[in-house]
Amino acid sequence: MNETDPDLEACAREPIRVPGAIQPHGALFVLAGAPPVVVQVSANLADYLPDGVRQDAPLFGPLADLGDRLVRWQASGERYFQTRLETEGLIASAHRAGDRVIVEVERLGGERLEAVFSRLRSFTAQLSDEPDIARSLPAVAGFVQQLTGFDRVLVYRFDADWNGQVVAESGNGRLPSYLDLRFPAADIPAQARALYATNRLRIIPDVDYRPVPLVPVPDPQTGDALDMSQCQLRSVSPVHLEYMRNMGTAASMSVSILVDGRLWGLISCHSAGPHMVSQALREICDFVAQALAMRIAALARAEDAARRVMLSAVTSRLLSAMSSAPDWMEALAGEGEGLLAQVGAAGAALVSPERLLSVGEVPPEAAIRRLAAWLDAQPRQDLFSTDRLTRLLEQAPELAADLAPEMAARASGVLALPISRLHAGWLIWFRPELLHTVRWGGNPHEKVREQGRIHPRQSFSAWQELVRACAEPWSEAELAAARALGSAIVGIVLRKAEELAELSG
Ligand SMILES: CCC1=C(C)C2=CC3=N/C(=C\c4[nH]c(/C=C5\NC(=O)C(C)=C5CC)c(C)c4CCC(=O)O)C(CCC(=O)O)=C3CCN2C1=O
Repeated sequence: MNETDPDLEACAREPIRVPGAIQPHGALFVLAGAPPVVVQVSANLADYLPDGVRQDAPLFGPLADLGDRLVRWQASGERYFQTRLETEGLIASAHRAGDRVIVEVERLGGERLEAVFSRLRSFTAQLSDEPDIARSLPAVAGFVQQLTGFDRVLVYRFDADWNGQVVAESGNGRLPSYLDLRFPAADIPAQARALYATNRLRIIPDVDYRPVPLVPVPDPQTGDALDMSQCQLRSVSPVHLEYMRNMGTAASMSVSILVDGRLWGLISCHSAGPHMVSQALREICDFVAQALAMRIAALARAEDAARRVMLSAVTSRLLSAMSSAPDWMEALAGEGEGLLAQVGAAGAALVSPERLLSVGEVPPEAAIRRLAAWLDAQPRQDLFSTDRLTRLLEQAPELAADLAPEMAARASGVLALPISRLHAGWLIWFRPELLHTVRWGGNPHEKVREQGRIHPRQSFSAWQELVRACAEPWSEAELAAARALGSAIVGIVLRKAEELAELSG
């Protein structure tokens, strides 16, 4: 089941940003205009602020000071506002949503933050001393579990297709282990991922909560639904609440791990029973997630830079061999080891209408020629790559008949470059099939369809899948090295063609 499935597309259209309701572990009111007046409230507001808030009026009485501070904040241009309302025992947070200001209040937590901050300092020092991210992840899960008291804390990493894998875990045994299990992209649909890339922190203290409606809905001045994307109290999709029940989790908290602005993964926390974490501790978890994200980004950049340096040295050797040789194809093929090292391939083929030279592990010549002919027929591109032969065969069904059996073992990964602007010619690298078993959290292909809509699957027990016709993915550094070599080859081929033309006068 993939995200193009019509049922899942319907699910991905669920309007999670405008639920028109909140969770009851806080209250909310919406201000508009200048001076700001209250235009909407959550139906439970009086439980938190019995005085000082009235529809169509500025904040008054005990909240007049809050109103003044909000006006100053609005003029400051600062993105967020937060203050403690000691008398009421609340923490108030505000943010802008269009020309509205949304104010959310929650009860103050009782924790002593001084002790937490000293542990946080030690933890972030430990994080920056560890050069291997994979070894840091269990420590992150353990720190967050200790801090929040959830039964299980996972570090969940997305792959290129937005499937995810549990790469670290810390638990107290009340919930089953999910370590190493994978979950399909549909479990966190695209609109939710997009939201979590902007609103990093979400908590659901009790899966059986009764949504508290906003009053009135829609906005009485504009008739619009309130954009609750940045609300901490936003009521959650019923589909996801069903998912949580199926998973046996009564409370959850997710913190987005954003690496260079992209959703790398989540720190995902669960408890078997209802569980609340104060806003202050949630924000410390957010700080931990962003410290981890910065570490991941720094190490990834260092690794990428080192690989690019190594690969550019290989490229220089290949180009000097080509430039000085009368037959550049023979010269390149003669540098077999370097040619393969250029992108970390197991095999490579140089294909022109007249010749085919290969090094390493490559599919049969006939299959390579059919692949090259297919590439010739595609719109001109500087590079074609796939790490899944099945994806290639989806694009080239005409090849499927006789390519698949011969190709999978040696060419599940394909990286192809045109090597001349003058005539058909390709440099094609190949990677072998990585036959491996993947353990999913439940059958990802299972589709539960009732009352005309799709439901989350019931089981999350390990479900094994033998993955075929997949190769090691091509890294950005390898694709860049391939492009660098490709454009240099085109230049050398062109220059040699001009030299030949001059010689033949
Ligand atoms: C064990 C690894 C793991 C997974 C796979 C996971 C899933 C997960 N789904 C989340 C959110 C959603 N899923 C869905 C939808 C689906 N879930 C499904 O299983 C299916 C089939 C659908 C589409 C119908 C939706 C709409 C949402 C948005 C909820 C909201 O923020 O309002 C969310 C975010 C919920 C949150 O933090 O607010 C998660 C995080 C929890 N979680 C995990 O810990």
